[in-house]
Amino acid sequence: MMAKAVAIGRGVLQDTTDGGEKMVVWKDFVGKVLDAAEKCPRTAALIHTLSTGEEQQDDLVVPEMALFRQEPEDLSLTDGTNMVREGTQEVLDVDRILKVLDVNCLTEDAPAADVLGNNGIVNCGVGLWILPSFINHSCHPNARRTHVGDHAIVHASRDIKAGEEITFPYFDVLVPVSKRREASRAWGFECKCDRCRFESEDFTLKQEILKSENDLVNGGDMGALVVRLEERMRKSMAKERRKAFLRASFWSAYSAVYDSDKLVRKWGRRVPSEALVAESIADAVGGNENVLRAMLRGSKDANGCGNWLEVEDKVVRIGRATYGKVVKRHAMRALFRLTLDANNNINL
Ligand SMILES: C[S@@+](CC[C@H](N)C(=O)[O-])C[C@H]1O[C@@H](n2cnc3c(N)ncnc32)[C@H](O)[C@@H]1O
Repeated sequence: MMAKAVAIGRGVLQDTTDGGEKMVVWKDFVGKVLDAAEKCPRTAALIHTLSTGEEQQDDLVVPEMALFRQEPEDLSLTDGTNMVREGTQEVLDVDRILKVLDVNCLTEDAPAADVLGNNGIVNCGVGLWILPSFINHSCHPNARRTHVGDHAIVHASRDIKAGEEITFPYFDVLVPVSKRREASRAWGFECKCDRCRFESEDFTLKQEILKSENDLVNGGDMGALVVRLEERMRKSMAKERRKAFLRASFWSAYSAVYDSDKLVRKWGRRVPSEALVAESIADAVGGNENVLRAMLRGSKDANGCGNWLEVEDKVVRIGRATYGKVVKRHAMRALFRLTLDANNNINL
């Protein structure tokens, strides 16, 4: 189920600055969902399986998997089994549906929508996809989604071990632990992923993180912050994954250094290269546009030296982790171009 806000040229909706566009789309979308739930008991029952965000996770019942199968014989489930009848009665509670939508709706991400949408038309869709709605958050996520038309394609954003839970980042995870904690509280839960645990369990590391977070807020020389973190990791012989977690948390400090020729010159090799940090973060928290941009920028020098082929594999690997393997090479190139801002354009 999906609704689109379509902006063509100067737009069809009068004013986007006051959130008017969003409200119109949302109202239209909610109407569609309620209508679909009323007309189809199966849809109603499916919506009923979703969380309202108010339950304790342990109290949520595991839904009947037959409900998710598409085979025609399963459609008989909509004709009078207790499960569906019970479900139907409850989900037609509009208040409940509104809460479910609040917690489970997804919006298309802009770069993918730009490339994969229709020529020149900017699609900004909001939709409810039942199975992806079961995917929990982690600050060490392993999946992302790409939207193609009305389909939400969930794909791996890094290597996933057998038996590992599939997780999305619900919010920006390239920020320190305190900011992530705020964001997960706004969602109504406390994130206890392995990255959050690592960053809050060890006393001395916690102190170091606190100090670095203060430095980040107060500004100053971000090179000094990065060098201190790298030194600490070197001294404690931190494993690659843990290094990547910290680099991801202080990503804004690293990128402030890479953005400044002066800081790069000042701190030289004491700051690891942008491409190396991007690769390390992507292995741990998955590909995303920020990491991809860093990888592309970090590879710029190599490109100048004619070594582009050597780094292309890495760039494509992170590109696939960001946009999914289903994205064809030419679309990937277009996405790369969009990912880079005009000043950093390289010859792709
Ligand atoms: C889109 S739903 C995800 C599926 C949900 N866990 C379920 O069983 O239906 C979002 C809700 O799941 C819960 N949730 C998601 N990630 C979580 C996490 N890392 N820790 C605890 N609760 C989480 C929160 O209640 C959140 O509002």
